[in-house]
Amino acid sequence: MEPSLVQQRQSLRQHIRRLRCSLSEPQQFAAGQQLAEHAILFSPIQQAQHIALFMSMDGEINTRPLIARLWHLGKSVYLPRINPHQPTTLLFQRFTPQTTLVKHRFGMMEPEENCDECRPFTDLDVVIVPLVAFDSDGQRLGMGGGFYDRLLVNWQEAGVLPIGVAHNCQHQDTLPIQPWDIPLPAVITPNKLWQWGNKEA
Ligand SMILES: Nc1nc2c(c(=O)[nH]1)N(C=O)[C@@H](CNc1ccc(C(=O)N[C@@H](CCC(=O)O)C(=O)O)cc1)CN2
Ligand SMILES: Nc1ncnc2c1ncn2[C@@H]1O[C@H](COP(=O)(O)OP(=O)(O)OP(=O)(O)O)[C@@H](O)[C@H]1O
Repeated sequence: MEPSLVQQRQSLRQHIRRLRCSLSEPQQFAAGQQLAEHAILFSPIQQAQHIALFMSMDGEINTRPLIARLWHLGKSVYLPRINPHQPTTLLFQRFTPQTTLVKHRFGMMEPEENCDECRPFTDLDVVIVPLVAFDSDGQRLGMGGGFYDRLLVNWQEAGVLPIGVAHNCQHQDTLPIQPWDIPLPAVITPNKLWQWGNKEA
């Protein structure tokens, strides 16, 4: 019998999480640097002031070099926190060199809670989106929490541009998708800028 869609997505997640974790230290380092160099030349990022990123874990492409460049350019950077009062949703909290980070039980580093520093999603300009896999149509598979699919439901109306970031090895020709999956208008990898649909982006 054919594996179900849920099983296919789960085994693909496992496969690609292993692949990205198996990159060597020098490969990871170079990928993070190349990502930062490409990202700061992309005009929606150049024009943005309020940019959400995420702290990499589990072999995700290293976002630290990009964060450092954005700080240097005077941009305001935010990180996601799982909303403790509504744990299916994300909050975005300001991240500066002075921010204390704490480890969430899911493994990622989050800013220590300070709601005065939170910015509503609709007031962000760009959200850099983590992903496990993306395909040639801009479809994305995440860690399985549905956090970004829920967040990005109305990104066009909200005027927030989501941009995926990934290692080259996270690309697949086609992903098994579900009706709630939100495709991305752009993905940046160390050697390519992928763009779909909106020609202004
Ligand atoms: N770096 C980073 N931060 C992020 C995300 C992400 O994908 N990457 N998220 C993107 O949504 C949100 C967190 N979502 C997550 C969803 C699942 C797991 C995870 O590892 N699940 C484990 C089981 C965890 C447990 O229950 O103990 C697993 O699947 O092995 C982690 C984060 C917000 N922050
Ligand atoms: N817009 C939505 N509203 C309500 N539930 C949703 C929505 N989008 C996804 N979900 C739920 O979230 C769960 C996980 O979804 P999915 O497997 O697509 O996550 P993912 O894309 O891998 O994760 P993420 O978006 O956090 O990176 C599913 O059970 C799905 O029903």
